[in-house]
Amino acid sequence: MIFQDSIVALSSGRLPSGVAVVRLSGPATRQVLEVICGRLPQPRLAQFGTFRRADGTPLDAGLTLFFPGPNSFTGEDMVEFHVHGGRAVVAAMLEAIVGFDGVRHAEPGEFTRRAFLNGKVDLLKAEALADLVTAETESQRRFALLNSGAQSALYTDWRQRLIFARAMIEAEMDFSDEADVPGAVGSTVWADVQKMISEIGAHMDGYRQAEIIRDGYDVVILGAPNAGKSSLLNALARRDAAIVTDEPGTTRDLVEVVLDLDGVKVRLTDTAGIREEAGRVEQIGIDRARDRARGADLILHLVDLNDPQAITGVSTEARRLMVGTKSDIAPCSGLGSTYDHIISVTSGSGVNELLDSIGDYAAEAAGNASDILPSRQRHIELLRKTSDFMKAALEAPSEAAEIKAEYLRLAADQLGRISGAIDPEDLLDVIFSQFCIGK
Ligand SMILES: Nc1nc2c(ncn2[C@@H]2O[C@H](COP(=O)(O)OP(=O)(O)OP(=O)(O)O)[C@@H](O)[C@H]2O)c(=O)[nH]1
Ligand SMILES: [K+]
Ligand SMILES: [Mg+2]
Repeated sequence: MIFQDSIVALSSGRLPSGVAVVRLSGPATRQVLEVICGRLPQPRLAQFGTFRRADGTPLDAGLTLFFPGPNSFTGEDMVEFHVHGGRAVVAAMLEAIVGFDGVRHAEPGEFTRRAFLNGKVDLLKAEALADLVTAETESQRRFALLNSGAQSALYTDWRQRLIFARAMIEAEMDFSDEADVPGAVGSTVWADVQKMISEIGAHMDGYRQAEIIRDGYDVVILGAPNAGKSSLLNALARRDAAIVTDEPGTTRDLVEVVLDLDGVKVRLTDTAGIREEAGRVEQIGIDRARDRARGADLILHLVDLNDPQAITGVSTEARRLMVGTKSDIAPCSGLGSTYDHIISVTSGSGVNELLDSIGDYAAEAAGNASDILPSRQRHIELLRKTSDFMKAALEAPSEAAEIKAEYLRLAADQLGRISGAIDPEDLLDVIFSQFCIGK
């Protein structure tokens, strides 16, 4: 695909920085290079020199990397200017480049969008690149890196098997008059379709795991007023994120902190203490606490050992850890099996053990780093359709071979939509607008 306009952006991070990378892609690249560098640099070799405006005044000095199309990220002529990462330097460089005919600032994700439209990456790879750029934890990084190829390969394999299955069914239809075509072809094909349905099902089950890697393992602290919930949140976050006082009912809103536990993102939420006779504002906080518990992965249920009180109205399928608090002033020890953990935020006793437990559960939920997972809701929706069409193909009566073949075609098309091989247009804006500028 040939674009008329060229796009430029700062592709490296926040300024000021040691070095900043300004990226330009499109048909104006060569002309811009001839003016700014004085000549066309050798392809793919870093070249040092002075950057100049059209009137000869210097802008900066630095490295140039020229990638002639189609062997570039976007498939177009591209250049990277490595300039000093000062705000004024970058601003002057961008202004000089945008001054050329046909050059404009890039939209978010526009480089990757061009790469996709030029067949350099499929949509899955583009999404994985976006995930890699935004990865904050080790597990997010590994997940994005793995997904950039493995997910595509998995869907391509299923799609090819579906296309093959359909070809076999159609061939069988064509030769069905001839007596010596064995029905065995059909039965192997349908056995494979059945097998793929379970493979797709198992793959879709991994979505929760992908969500945990991306959005974090969701831990909610619950308990009666004054159980020590906010104190624990602050201790685990190592900062005063929530207000602590000796007054019951201090916390009303949800207070969330994000932790990185051994490379897994964990979201920890403090809530209002749950009790029956609450005032109006406090009651809203309590409703929020109960709501929040519903979607959690893990509940830390805190109970003041000196004043144990039940909490009501919490319904959740989450794993629950019973945590006895304020052990430093508790009258007795040896509390039996009521509690999974006994802690004191004041003395620090038991807090690290609790944190280790949370980390273990989070790591377990985030799963194996080598699992290939669906990474977007969009993938799940299309995989579900794929599987539904496959089931319809299986269930159609065997006399209706044409209908069965058509369902297989529809199933293969749904898989093609995930990678963007089929009908990508309506998705592009949604997908690429989530990227950052310069990517
Ligand atoms: N001795 C002792 N006091 C604690 C400990 N943890 C919390 N406290 C005290 O208990 C009181 C209540 O603590 P918070 O952390 O505000 O309790 P909370 O559960 O968030 O209370 P609400 O937000 O009102 O529901 C404060 O005075 C804390 O200093 C502890 O481990 N030992
Ligand atoms: K309190
Ligand atoms: Mg509190």
